[in-house]
Amino acid sequence: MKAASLTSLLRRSNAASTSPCFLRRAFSSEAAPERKVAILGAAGGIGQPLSLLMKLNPLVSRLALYDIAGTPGVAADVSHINTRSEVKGYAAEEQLGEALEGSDVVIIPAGVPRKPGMTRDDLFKINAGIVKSLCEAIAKYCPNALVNMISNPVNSTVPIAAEVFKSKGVYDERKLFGVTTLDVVRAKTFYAGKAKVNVADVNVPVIGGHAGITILPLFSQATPKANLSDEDIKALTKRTQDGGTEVVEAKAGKGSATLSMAYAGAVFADACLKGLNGAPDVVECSFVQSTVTELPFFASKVRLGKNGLEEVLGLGSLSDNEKQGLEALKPELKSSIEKGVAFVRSS
Ligand SMILES: NC(=O)C1=CN([C@@H]2O[C@H](COP(=O)(O)OP(=O)(O)OC[C@H]3O[C@@H](n4cnc5c(N)ncnc54)[C@H](O)[C@@H]3O)[C@@H](O)[C@H]2O)C=CC1
Ligand SMILES: O=C([O-])CC(=O)C(=O)O
Repeated sequence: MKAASLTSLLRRSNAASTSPCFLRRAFSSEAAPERKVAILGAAGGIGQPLSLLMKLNPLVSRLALYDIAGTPGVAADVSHINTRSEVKGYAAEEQLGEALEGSDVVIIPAGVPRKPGMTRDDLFKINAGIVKSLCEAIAKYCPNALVNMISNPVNSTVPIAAEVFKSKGVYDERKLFGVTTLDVVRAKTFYAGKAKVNVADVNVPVIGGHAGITILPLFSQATPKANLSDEDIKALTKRTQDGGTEVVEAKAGKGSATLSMAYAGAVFADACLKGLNGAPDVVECSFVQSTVTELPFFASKVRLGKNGLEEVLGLGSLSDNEKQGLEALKPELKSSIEKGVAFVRSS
């Protein structure tokens, strides 16, 4: 596939929230401002295809690829692609500061993935420490960057990042995002298949968090409308909640979703860049600091703008099953958030 057709694919994925007139301007590299994006964990299963997709994004002018292993090869490879951004690889911890300095957006897919039989929470032991040390570096070298947290368990790693930034006096809730876009990508795909509608036209908000039942797709708000039975909606909900596990089991010990996650991460980072550049009506779902429920962090639709998070949008009206799902997810989400907070406060 030619680079041009992949970038047009990224373009189309966001077309719902942007006017065609804006798109013509935003995707002309001459008009786009300088933007640096850093990827931490760039040589991993997600990191590599995500690096490729961000290299294809004309809104990026500098791309910093950081990993503790394997970065030189990935950076050399990606750097040969004839698109706008200048690519640099950073391989050792002492180079992390340079990788981060001047970044507008930092994407974090660093950490271990699941194997069959594990929950996302089982990754906490290893990934909490990785995320904490990376966020300490972000606080030091690019405290104003938008942070896109991919590393699991997202329900805990986002609170970890918030606590680290608070402890360093640089926390700004408008700059921290848990990436839940893959849940939306899955909900759209599964809904389009069942409703037999064009997937490019589909919108489905997904709220809550990013693990099991904390993932709550709102199919009652899905568009275009379709006359699906309660049984169909239940099955779609379960498949969306178990989407990660479906991939983990299919990969049979060789990791979790990487390609679809790279796509989802690229879509969300692109939305962040569009918002920073002043595009109107950039709306995505994300796990952010929130007051839409009693929980301090929650995923819902958010509006992105020049300062990052401009507005956390409400949940809209929920079906009875969705209302039950919302109440059911709260205890697990609450304890995952508290676990992340406690990890930083006790260390
Ligand atoms: N938010 C979401 O929807 C999703 C999140 N994930 C999560 O993303 C994470 C990464 O998954 P994969 O890429 O498949 O794993 P992977 O093991 O293939 O890659 C992880 C990369 O992180 C690097 N790394 C480890 N410690 C690091 C550090 N301190 N600094 C920089 N890099 C470091 C490793 O060297 C490796 O290259 C996992 O925690 C996984 O659960 C995966 C899919 C979806
Ligand atoms: O399931 C996993 O471990 C990876 C993940 O978060 C996803 O694919 O949604």
